[in-house]
Amino acid sequence: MFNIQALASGYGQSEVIHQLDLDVAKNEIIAVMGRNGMGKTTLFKTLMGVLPIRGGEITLDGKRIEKMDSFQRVNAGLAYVPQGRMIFSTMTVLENIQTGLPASARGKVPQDLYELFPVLYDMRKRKGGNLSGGQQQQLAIARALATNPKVLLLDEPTEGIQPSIIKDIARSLKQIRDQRDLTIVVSEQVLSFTMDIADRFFVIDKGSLVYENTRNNVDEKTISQYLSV
Ligand SMILES: Nc1ncnc2c1ncn2[C@@H]1O[C@H](COP(=O)(O)OP(=O)(O)OP(=O)(O)O)[C@@H](O)[C@H]1O
Repeated sequence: MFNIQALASGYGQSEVIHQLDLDVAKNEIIAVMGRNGMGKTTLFKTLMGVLPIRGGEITLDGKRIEKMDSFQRVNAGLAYVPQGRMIFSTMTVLENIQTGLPASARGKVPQDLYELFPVLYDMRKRKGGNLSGGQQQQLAIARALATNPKVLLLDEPTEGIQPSIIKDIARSLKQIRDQRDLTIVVSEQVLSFTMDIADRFFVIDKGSLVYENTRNNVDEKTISQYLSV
């Protein structure tokens, strides 16, 4: 459903992602695990078209997207929650969500988004910058979902968030996958979080995928070794 073949990208003279292949099925949750600097953000930026691709193909629901601009990829069904959340801190919660809505929605937030994240309804008139880290993460996810995606990319969603809220986010992501038939690719360093949500695990090391396994067969020790410095 979401297929990446021989993807290469990087910055200036240096290639960061090398010949990366990934095939994600509809409704699947995939975890891409790796230490700082191994290429997770570079991979996601390339998938979104924020960073130009240097080689390879990206197919989403049968459509080749690697030559598209970012906004066209969003129209094709790709959504992105960047590392650090990047919400608009001086805009209200409602306005933040509205930036993700298609024009046809006329600014009306779908009820199911507020049902997923009731705190966002309670805080809809507050400035985004006044929310806690966990609430901002929920807002960033809601904003991405407002585009009604087929595939959601989440870059290190647990970074800087307290453990009880991490559990809430895991619960919401599973609920969203089931309710919206969504496919999710999440990059992470926190194994307990991905053990909670992922169907399949990959490890990225120096821009290449070096380990893959399904949830039932995953070897936590091996993954932990890649994650430890
Ligand atoms: N704008 C940039 N210009 C040049 N090199 C970069 C740039 N951004 C990242 N890099 C390099 O690319 C490599 C991969 O970085 P990337 O941010 O993708 O890693 P990451 O796995 O997402 O780690 P982190 O969790 O720290 O963000 C690193 O060696 C990094 O130094």
